[in-house]
Amino acid sequence: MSDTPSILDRVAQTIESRKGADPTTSYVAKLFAKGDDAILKKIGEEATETVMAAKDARVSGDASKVLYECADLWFHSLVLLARFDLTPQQVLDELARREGISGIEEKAARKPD
Ligand SMILES: N=c1c2ncn([C@@H]3O[C@H](COP(=O)(O)OP(=O)(O)OP(=O)(O)O)[C@@H](O)[C@H]3O)c2ncn1[C@@H]1O[C@H](COP(=O)(O)O)[C@@H](O)[C@H]1O
Repeated sequence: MSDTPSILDRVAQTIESRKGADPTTSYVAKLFAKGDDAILKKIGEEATETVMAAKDARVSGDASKVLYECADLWFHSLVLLARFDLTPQQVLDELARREGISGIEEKAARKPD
């Protein structure tokens, strides 16, 4: 594994540094200052915008807006992770843990509630 921080790590570090920063000069500090509901609202908005971009791309054949909207969604997800003192590496570790486990098999092996 590389010792160079990935863009996810670097943005997460910047987000962390915005906790308690001046909301008039930092978008992330402004989101933190507004509170949890503002962060959750942005996640919902960006998820919806991603869905709409994908629907448009099916018609237009231009998927560039899907990229931009996914970047917005990932960025706001990083803000949410930071809110709970979680890191992108923890999400990557969870994906690594799941690697090779078929979703179909995993679901079938679940114990009934
Ligand atoms: N990656 C991003 C990033 N992506 C999107 N955004 C902002 O997210 C906001 C929401 O996007 P929208 O398109 O929904 O804009 P909007 O409809 O005007 O949204 P609202 O103002 O209503 O929330 C916009 O202000 C974008 O500029 C981001 N703001 C910051 N970052 C990263 O976070 C770092 C810290 O940012 P600051 O805290 O502002 O210094 C930056 O250096 C970047 O690395």
